Amino acid sequence: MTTDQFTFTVTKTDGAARTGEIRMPRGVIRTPAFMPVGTAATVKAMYPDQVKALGADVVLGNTYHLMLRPSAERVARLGGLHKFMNWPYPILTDSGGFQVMSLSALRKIDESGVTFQSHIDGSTHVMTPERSIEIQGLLGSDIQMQLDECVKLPCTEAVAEKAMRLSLRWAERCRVAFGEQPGRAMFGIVQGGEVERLRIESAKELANLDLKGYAIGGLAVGEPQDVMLRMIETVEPYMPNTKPRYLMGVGTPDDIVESVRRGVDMFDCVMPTRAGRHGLVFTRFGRMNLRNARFAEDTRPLDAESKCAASNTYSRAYLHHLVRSNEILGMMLLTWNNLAYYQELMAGLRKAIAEGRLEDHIGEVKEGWAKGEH
Ligand SMILES: N#Cc1ccc(CCNc2nc3cc4nc(N)[nH]c(=O)c4cc3[nH]2)cc1
Repeated sequence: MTTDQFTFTVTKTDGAARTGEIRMPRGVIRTPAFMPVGTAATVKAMYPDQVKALGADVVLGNTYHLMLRPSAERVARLGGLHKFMNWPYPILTDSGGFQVMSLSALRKIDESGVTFQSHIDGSTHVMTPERSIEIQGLLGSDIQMQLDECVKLPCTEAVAEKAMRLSLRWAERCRVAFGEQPGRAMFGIVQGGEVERLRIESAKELANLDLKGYAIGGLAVGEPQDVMLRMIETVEPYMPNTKPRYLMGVGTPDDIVESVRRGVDMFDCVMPTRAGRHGLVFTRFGRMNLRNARFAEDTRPLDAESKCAASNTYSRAYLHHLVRSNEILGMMLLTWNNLAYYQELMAGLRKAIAEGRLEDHIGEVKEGWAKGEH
């Protein structure tokens, strides 16, 4: 009897929130987990061992970017994505559909897949569910996302229904194409726009496919936070509670806290890394824009009590100078601070759930943000 090499165990619950562990050959993912985004085989401005040292157990890669450059076949010839980027731990890859719709020019979507032009050189590419899974397999991805259609919000019910049903048919095609890859998983993606009955049908149909995990897609596409949270509340009861739930593209610290509260286990977002490169920092005291002149002679570090050197060593005045001067070190230090804060946030949430005090902890975290400048 082969032991399953990809398992998820819920270790503690506190209301709808849970702690858990996803175990696979390349390592363990402690949930709730935040996945730093490593789109083009790098978490921008970070060394891989720095990302690991911050507590990240898994990073996200993008099929869309890597298929265009350097190509999945080249990454495979070079030993796979883990070896290529020197990240031997778990990697989750998005399937490419969302990136096509948000990045590429001329594109056409039909039953067979998505045809699009590369945003890099204008070359034409066809992405079918089968090709997306093939690319993710060539990359050596540990958690492969189905190809799906994510509609822009707001949209009509008819548009949301058409995309949700297409995504369900693509989920089945991805499941067949994925086949048996011991130690790896393929996750389905719940769609349905803002239409509760569509969201529920999508979750139920995907649950019947008995996949290893399920994402909530089609959110963090410009809708207000209350709409996003209502969609999570709508689908959560229909998502198998023994499988990981992954909310794609989310989000701010507040989005993450409110979603963990509602039973989400995994997150990814470019926010901490992209914002860091633009001078925006996340701390226990809320966010600060270090371009602001008020920091020009502020001798305090970002957070003296943080374990992260970027947060506890450099003065805000110096960081302000680096940002204003558009210095590379500024991008490095603020990215480092932000990812450290996001991982500290996740570790705090995991601890609070394990101790059965999530609500109190959330109150303390939000009080810190509200207090702002200390
Ligand atoms: N800074 C910054 C910043 C930039 C963009 C965003 C929104 C990201 N939202 C988002 N990513 C997604 C990826 C997705 N991938 C797939 N395959 N399907 C989705 O429905 C999907 C939905 C998403 N929603 C959030 C923060």
